[in-house]
Amino acid sequence: MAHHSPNPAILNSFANADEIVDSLAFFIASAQKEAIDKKGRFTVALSGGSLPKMLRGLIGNPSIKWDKWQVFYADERVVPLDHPDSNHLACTNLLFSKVPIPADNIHVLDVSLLDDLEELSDAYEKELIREFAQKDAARFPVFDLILLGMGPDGHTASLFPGHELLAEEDRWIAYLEDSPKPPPKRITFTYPVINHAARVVFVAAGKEKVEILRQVLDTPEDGLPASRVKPVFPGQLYWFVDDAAAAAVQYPRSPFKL
Ligand SMILES: O=C1O[C@H](COP(=O)(O)O)[C@@H](O)[C@H](O)[C@H]1O
Repeated sequence: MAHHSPNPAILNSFANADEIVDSLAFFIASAQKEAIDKKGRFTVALSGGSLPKMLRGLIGNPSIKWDKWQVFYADERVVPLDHPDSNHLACTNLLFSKVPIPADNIHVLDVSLLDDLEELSDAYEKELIREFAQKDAARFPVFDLILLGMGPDGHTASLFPGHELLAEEDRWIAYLEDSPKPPPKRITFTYPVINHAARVVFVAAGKEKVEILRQVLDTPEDGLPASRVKPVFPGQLYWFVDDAAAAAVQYPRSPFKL
């Protein structure tokens, strides 16, 4: 069988966050259309941190078919769903409470298992297996879209620099109790899941991301967690950033305006 290298990442840089918001909404709507036309559903994973507010271009957008979305979290903090640290709470406050998505289409932590991380992460993995395994019969789930952020230390989802979970090759969902960024207990997609997606999008804005974005894009050999996101062919990686974050990056910008 022919071996394909990963497609090179596509870097889109915009003047400001509002431009990212508009282009991202357009991008998500077209990924959604392609997925629904092909399979009747759209599987998407969201992150917390600064990502949820960048999804505001989806609110009131008539091309979004909310009843066809199946939403998972690329990582989640092990806290109740109404806790201020919950990624689900952030996505609910900034997006889901403002759009007609059926609650059953949002896959959240089983909060009865918050005291047992092994059981909790297994249960979330089973939730993915229910969505993907019988339908696509693949070794790893193939999300239509995974939306990620990148912390100022280069972490993404809850995959942190130097952490043993960077080497996880089998599990779909892993847990950690020693996150260097609070809260310490989290569950996270592993690289095999992230890197089997059809599309992975990083969103990063602001001058506080300038140095880490330069390092992640220009010296990927440093092996920071965000640099290890390399979707397997034909998957595609996109960066949606603002000019402030991209100010020091040498990596070529996409010549195409989205
Ligand atoms: O802790 C987390 O951090 C990352 C990055 O957050 P950001 O605020 O720098 O965008 C986020 O993507 C992840 O979901 C979250 O749990």
